[in-house]
Amino acid sequence: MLTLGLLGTGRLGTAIRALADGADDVQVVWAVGRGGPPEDEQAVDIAIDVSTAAAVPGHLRWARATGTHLVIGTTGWDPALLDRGGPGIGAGPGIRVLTAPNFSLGVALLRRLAVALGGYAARADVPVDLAVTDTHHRNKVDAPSGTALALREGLALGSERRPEDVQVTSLRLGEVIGDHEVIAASPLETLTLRHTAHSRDLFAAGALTAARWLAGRTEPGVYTLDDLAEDHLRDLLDVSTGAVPTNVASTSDGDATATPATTDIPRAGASAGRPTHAGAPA
Ligand SMILES: NC(=O)C1=CN([C@@H]2O[C@H](COP(=O)(O)OP(=O)(O)OC[C@H]3O[C@@H](n4cnc5c(N)ncnc54)[C@H](O)[C@@H]3O)[C@@H](O)[C@H]2O)C=CC1
Ligand SMILES: O=C(O)C1=N[C@H](C(=O)O)C[C@H](O)C1
Repeated sequence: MLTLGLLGTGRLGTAIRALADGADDVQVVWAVGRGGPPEDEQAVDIAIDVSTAAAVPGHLRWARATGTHLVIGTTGWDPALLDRGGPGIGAGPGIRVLTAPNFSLGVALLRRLAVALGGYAARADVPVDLAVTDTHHRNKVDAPSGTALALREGLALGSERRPEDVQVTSLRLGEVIGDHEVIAASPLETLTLRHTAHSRDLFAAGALTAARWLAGRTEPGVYTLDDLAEDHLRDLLDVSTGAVPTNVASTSDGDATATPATTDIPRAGASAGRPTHAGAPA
């Protein structure tokens, strides 16, 4: 049984607790809100921080002092906190920290697609504008969202531009759970990639996956959800187009002979055709 402590009992903390209560391999031993990290609570295998940016430095100090491994889903805090020797607190000694501005594997895939889209923009012979949009509920305190910042980094990485050269807009509307777009627009075409979260259970399930994954590591240090996602997503962008080379046809005895090329015909499920390397994940 994996024992968990929850730092944060708001919207996401409540969703994580509900999901954990229904799982038979994890147990939430304690959950704390504004009161801060527990002083005399029972030790847990992993603490999950889903609180507020201002609380993260204290939670990191507490994790270090108590030797508790930490999953941080909270957004809006300064990642320099994790720099060893900097103004920060570092991960160690001996603890593992996983940071994830978004616990959805779909968003991890979207970030990789953002890198590819940035690469596509870099190769264009027309000017391409790059942008990210984030739309969330009216009570979200940070803007842009942590996810939007990560997607901006992805576009910047792929296009070899500075993050500041990628536009970001944030809307805070009603009860929207989380919506992100990654956009590349030229005078000739616009590509829009979009992720929409339909339920906070998406993030809650991802938080538990992250906790299980971090519990399975042995090396102290800082991990991100991209490390976890690597196993799931590694080969996804290394895909066959399914296009049949149309200048090659089989003769009745099985030999391939050249025929005049016309157009490539997409063949669903076919493994023929050269793999397309659409972009390398960071
Ligand atoms: N990584 C992910 O997939 C997701 C991350 N988030 C992030 O998680 C965080 C929490 O989001 P929500 O639950 O929607 O917020 P919320 O406002 O509903 O809950 C925040 C919680 O933090 C606690 N808190 C406030 N000040 C504190 C302090 N000084 N010390 C300790 N705890 C304190 C509050 O008591 C409350 O329990 C935000 O940063 C949000 O951006 C939200 C959804 C998904
Ligand atoms: O505060 C939220 O709600 C969310 N925050 C995360 C972020 O800032 O990226 C992730 C998700 O979109 C929901």
